[in-house]
Amino acid sequence: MKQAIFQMDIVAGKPELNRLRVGKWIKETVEAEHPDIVILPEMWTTAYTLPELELYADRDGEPTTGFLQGLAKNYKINIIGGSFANKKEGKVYNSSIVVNCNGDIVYQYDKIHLVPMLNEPQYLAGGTEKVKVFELDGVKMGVIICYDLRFPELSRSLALQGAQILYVVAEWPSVRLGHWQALQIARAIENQYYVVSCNRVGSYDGETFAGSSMIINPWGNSLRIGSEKLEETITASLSLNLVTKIRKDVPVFDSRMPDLYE
Ligand SMILES: O=C(O)CCC(=O)C(=O)O
Repeated sequence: MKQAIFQMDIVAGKPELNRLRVGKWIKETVEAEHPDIVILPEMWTTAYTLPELELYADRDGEPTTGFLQGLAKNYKINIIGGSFANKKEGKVYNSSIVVNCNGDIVYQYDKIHLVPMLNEPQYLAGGTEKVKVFELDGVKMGVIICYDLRFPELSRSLALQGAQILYVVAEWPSVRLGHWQALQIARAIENQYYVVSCNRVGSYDGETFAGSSMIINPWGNSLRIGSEKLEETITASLSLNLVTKIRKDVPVFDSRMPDLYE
């Protein structure tokens, strides 16, 4: 299952321009790399323009949802659509969407954990629905958004639902780069699945973002780490048999004692 990550530098407050760039990248990447799945970062339509987000946000998922569905259908590609600002019933959410290669929406998720360090709770509403796995090409997987990575319960819930891949879409800042890398490796080791992340590069409003998008195998080895600064495409093929093998070799899921700590 070949992955292609768009470690993107987002143009703040310019959703049309960012959509244009994503459309061009998907076309070029599908033609050059023939991936099965492409992955976009967090808030890739607007960046973290929080005070103006209401102006730039999609309305009930549009136009970004239709745009990604069109690309998926046109290029026959599965899309982990990062996330985007999305106004629904008067509130703005940080919403993720997953579209399969027929253009069908297979999952929608509103970021649950809002970031106090960024004043997110002042501008955004948190998701209220339980996380679920979804399937692409017969493989179960899950997606979380940036700060969600700090909550191991969320990633574990997806593993217990059968996820073999965890996607992390992010705008993680450089000042906490060490946490970004260590937490992803920990999630991969403890849940014995692949972790595939897409973080932005560049800076906005005094914050520099860490890039360093990762592809980590279920043993915790980093197969790819993106540059800290450059916009780039990161690819790797995943061998899902490894998930089964490692879960057999080190059977932590059989050893769990949930009655004693849940
Ligand atoms: O948890 C962190 O250090 C970064 C979180 C973040 O930037 C985000 O969720 O957008």
